[in-house]
Amino acid sequence: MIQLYGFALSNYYNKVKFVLLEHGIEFEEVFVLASQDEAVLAHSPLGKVPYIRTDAGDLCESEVIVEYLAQRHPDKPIFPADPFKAAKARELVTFVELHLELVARDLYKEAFFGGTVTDEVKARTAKRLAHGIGGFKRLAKFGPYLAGDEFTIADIAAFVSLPLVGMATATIYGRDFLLDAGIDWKGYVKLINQRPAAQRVSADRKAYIEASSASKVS
Ligand SMILES: N[C@@H](CCC(=O)N[C@@H](CS)C(=O)NCC(=O)O)C(=O)O
Repeated sequence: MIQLYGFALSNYYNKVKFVLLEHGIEFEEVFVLASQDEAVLAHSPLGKVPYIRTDAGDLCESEVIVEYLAQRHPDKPIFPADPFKAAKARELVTFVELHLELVARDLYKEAFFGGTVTDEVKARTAKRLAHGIGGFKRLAKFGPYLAGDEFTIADIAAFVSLPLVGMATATIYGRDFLLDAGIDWKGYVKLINQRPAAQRVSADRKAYIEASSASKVS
């Protein structure tokens, strides 16, 4: 059985977990934090999560893992059957992750973890995000799903990452760049959260946050 390594606060961990739950693929969760310890590096070369362990070996990078799952379970519609629709879904995943989330990630240290980010980084990130959001707006349909009327892997990627972009920009710049651009990510997340797999991911994330703040207090 696949073992999924990581922790419930990680958006990329939650993306893979959502896919596994959504498609009823059996898996076991193993708690591990991202780390430069040899014990983690032995399985995930950059020490990032998620990674999975399978009978055939280890695999990291969430999108690579999703592609592996899709090939290993051809009976599960992880990607649309139509090649063009599947490519459009992959295109949206790339936009969300590469042009939005990965850019906003430079803000997280200050936005979420009590650290500081230089004004230079903030200015550069604001520019790059404005560019990325402009492209994303031209591509995403929200009809009601990202790719149109069909729920796809792009929605799983967006569900776990758009809130981070919105919240990080709201905290750092005093305005939510997504909402300002007319992207109602809160309504969209509510829609996706109607799915049982999304509810489980959200509940586990919430429980993780509550447990971490309780352990800080005690
Ligand atoms: N491109 C990677 C990103 C994974 C990633 O950045 N994970 C974060 C947790 S959400 C992490 O492990 N951060 C620690 C680090 O970058 O060293 C993927 O899709 O899996």
